[in-house]
Amino acid sequence: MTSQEIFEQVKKKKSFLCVGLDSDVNKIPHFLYDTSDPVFAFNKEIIDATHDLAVAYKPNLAFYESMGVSGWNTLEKTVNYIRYNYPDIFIIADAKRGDIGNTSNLYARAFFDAMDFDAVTVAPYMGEDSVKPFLTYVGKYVILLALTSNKGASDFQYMAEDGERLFEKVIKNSQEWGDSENMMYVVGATKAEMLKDIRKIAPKHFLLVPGVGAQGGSLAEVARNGLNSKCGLLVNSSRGIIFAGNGEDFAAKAREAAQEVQSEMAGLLSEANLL
Ligand SMILES: O=C(O)c1cc(=O)[nH]c(=O)n1[C@@H]1O[C@H](COP(=O)(O)O)[C@@H](O)[C@H]1O
Repeated sequence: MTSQEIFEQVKKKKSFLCVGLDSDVNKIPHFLYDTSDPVFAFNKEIIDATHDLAVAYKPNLAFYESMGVSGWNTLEKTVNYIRYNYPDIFIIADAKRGDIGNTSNLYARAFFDAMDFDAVTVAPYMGEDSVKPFLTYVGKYVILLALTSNKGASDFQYMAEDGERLFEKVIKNSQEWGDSENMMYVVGATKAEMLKDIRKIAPKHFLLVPGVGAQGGSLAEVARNGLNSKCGLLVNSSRGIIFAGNGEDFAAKAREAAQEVQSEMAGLLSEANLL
């Protein structure tokens, strides 16, 4: 998928929402336990209820891997369900991978060949040869962790040398490996004040911004500091949407929560003259 195709979807839906499918089997409504694949049944209803409000879905691998083989099966069914029914939607494997070259090669194959994801989150710590294997797939994206939303982000990511912080170095140096058609960066919504600086060094790239909703980041601040001329933002909310309700009407509640975010996004896009 090209960045222009993502932007077309943003304009059509007036949204840059990514719904995080952090579908914790212990948190989904218990009546779904009667079905053969409860997490898939949950995901399917959430997707059907939100697909016109979201431009991307992001299953977080931990919630699937923790269920063993059946979790992988659920993940694959979820990706295929989105791809077949809603082909415009961008699908992110939140896997936070990265290893020596030959291993990264096989991680790339797992997410881009064996499964049909559009993007995978990758940790930059092991450097260029650990990231490059993911960049050889045309139309697919590496989403490199730059400035994360969690408290521990301050342990390493702000460390500075010659006035340049580590997350800035990650963004600058990695632009020699790929471009805005195969790389994006993660920037936490809880670090929204940094987005202005980040836009100076990555004006064109899409940024995946998790941390609104349950983690308390401000969508308005993210948008005002981070939108570029082709939107350039995918803002993720997981628990705040998928667990908005826990009864028979959980999907309708998720839709209401997504609608609330989408209508704020529509206002922010129009304020930025992007619609
Ligand atoms: O890579 C990510 O998506 C990610 C990076 C980051 O810095 N912070 C962060 O919260 N995430 C992910 O984004 C999702 C946030 O979920 P909620 O806090 O429930 O909206 C989780 O799947 C996290 O793993």
